[in-house]
Amino acid sequence: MDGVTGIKPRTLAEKVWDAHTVVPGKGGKPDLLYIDLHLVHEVTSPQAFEGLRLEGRPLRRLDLTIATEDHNTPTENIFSTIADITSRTQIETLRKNAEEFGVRIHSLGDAEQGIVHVVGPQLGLTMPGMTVVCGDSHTSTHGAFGALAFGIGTSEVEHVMATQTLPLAPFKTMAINVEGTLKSGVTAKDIILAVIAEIGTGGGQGYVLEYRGSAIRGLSMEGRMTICNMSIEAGARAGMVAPDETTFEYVKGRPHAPTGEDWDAAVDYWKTLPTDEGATFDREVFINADELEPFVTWGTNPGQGIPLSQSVPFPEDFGDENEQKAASRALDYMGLTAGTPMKEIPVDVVFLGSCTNSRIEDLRAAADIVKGHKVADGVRMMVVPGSQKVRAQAEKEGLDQIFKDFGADWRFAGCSMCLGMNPDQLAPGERCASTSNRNFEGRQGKGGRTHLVSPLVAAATAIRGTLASPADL
Ligand SMILES: CC(C)[C@H](C(=O)O)[C@@H](O)C(=O)O
Ligand code: SF4
Repeated sequence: MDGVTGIKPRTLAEKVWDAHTVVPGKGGKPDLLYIDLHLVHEVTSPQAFEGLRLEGRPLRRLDLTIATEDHNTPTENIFSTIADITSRTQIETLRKNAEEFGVRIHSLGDAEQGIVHVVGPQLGLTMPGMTVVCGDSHTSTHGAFGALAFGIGTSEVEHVMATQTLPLAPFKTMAINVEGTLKSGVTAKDIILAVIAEIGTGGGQGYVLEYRGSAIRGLSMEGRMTICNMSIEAGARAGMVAPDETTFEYVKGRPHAPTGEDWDAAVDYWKTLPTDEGATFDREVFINADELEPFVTWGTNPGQGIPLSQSVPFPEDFGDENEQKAASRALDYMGLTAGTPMKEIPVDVVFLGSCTNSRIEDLRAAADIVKGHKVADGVRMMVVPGSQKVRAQAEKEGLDQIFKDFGADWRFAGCSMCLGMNPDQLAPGERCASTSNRNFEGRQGKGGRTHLVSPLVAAATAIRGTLASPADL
């Protein structure tokens, strides 16, 4: 308790949680939380709509629900019939459901279509202090605004559609303090890969992470979204950054942002959200930003990452027997020999895209590196904007031409090669430097091998043909 006010200091996550508790859970039961924004896509919504239909229930808050097509969409020839039957059915089903229930939808070809986690913030639908859910694990992205944003399962999607609430079990809090200044060429992606390498893919289990410290404050909203996006790869329930002037600046003037007096009132409220002095976290982690280097994964989970300047690790370097086994399995799948310098690994494909790194800032950063160069012989590069809005903006700035002159493929918006649910896939054995968030076996296509990297490393790698950072050019 604070001796003066008598109010217990709270963290950002606790404040947002408390402000949304409709019915507190008694005796360890979950609290019932109000949900401010429900994002919907084609993969996890069909059974939820079907459930409503069977019970004859309407969707309760159409004004807080928005759908977009992203996972199963092709990124070229977008006006042709989708060849794959499963993908086509998913898209058609979402369209039919949206029409029947009256849900706002941004379909392929629409100026606002794109990856669900790019579209929400872009429209100003994602705002500080909100609760945001979607049947998608990377909903954590929206935490960058100081929102409490969770991925949910299909039965929970139905619950939110029917009631606009969700029962949620209590969480623990973890502060990830990143202090210092990033060196040139080191980005938000490198911070989060370093964090996951440090705490492990299960390290965040049961926690809501709050990213704090001078290095986080110094990031743009795009960078903060990249970091929060991958909270789930550390096993966390959500990741958040406290709202500040950078946040307000980003939200201001967007289609759904409040205006006039409402804006002033909103900002006044948002300013009360940052974690109180004296509030305690269940766990604290400290990362020195001054020492960070470009990071890259060598294995088959996002925690198997190292600085790009290092070599492929030896399984026996790991203390724990399970980790040793996991490392040798990963090396086997990845077709890598321990001791090989990471920078000597040649790639077949470079993928610049996904909800982790497909916003305008990512495209600008990569274009700046590849400008005036040619893609390395034998390397295929795909540039996939996160939304049609990002694509249009990039075209306005001439970035598309830079990528095309470089020899890259310039595509329409969607999840694309982030996961093998659409035509953009790796062939078996192909190796890819990818700006996405998951390097699981087969994630980008059966037998495909993924190295997670930042947009800067992706661009430099496309020029050199081997994993590289801009400093290596
Ligand atoms: C398809 C969807 C449910 C899935 C997720 O939840 O994250 C996808 O977006 C992913 O990135 O693997
Ligand atoms: S871009 Fe990748 S991580 Fe993001 S929602 Fe799509 S499939 Fe999931």
